Amino acid sequence: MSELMHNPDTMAKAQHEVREVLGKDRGVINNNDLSELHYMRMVINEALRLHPPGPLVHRMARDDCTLMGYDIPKGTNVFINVFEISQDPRHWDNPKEFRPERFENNDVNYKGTRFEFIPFGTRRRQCPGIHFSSSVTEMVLANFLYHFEWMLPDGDKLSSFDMSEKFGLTVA
Ligand code: HEM
Repeated sequence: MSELMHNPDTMAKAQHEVREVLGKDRGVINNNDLSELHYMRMVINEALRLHPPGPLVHRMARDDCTLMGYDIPKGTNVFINVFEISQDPRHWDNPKEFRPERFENNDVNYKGTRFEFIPFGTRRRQCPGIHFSSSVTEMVLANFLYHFEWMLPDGDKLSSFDMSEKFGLTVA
């Protein structure tokens, strides 16, 4: 929602899609209503790319190995920096920009096979909550966009909107 407030065109496009696809006078939007909300899904992807809630994925080296010239002994704890990878200019154009359209017409997704985008991790220790949380996020965002107009409280300016992040086990 914070990124949508900062990007009114994106907000308008996502809201238009939700309202157009779901039609008039709907009550609570549920899981069965979500399949055609393609742009909204791109918005969620882009939010997870720029603000992965779990910024570090943890592994342990099972064998001695050499990676990019570094010797990594068996048993070493390795932290994979999801946050940096998803903003790496080698993989993303203008990585700091919130631009959901970058997910249009390609197969980049968070299922764990595209290592440039792994907000839920990958392979055997991938987040088991992936389907639950995608489904809840989509439902909540669809209801927010369908039913409400979003604006800052009187007098507040977008420039004073604090987007700083607090790093930890999860990012607030
Ligand atoms: C947007 C929401 C969520 C994000 C971005 C997220 C992200 C992650 C990430 C990055 C990992 C590490 C994966 C890896 O090591 O490859 C993880 C692990 C895990 N997540 Fe989530 N998660 C989310 C929601 C949930 C929910 C809703 C649940 C439970 C209902 C959950 C349960 C777990 C558990 C149990 C693990 C540890 C899996 C293991 O080590 O085998 N997560 N999550």
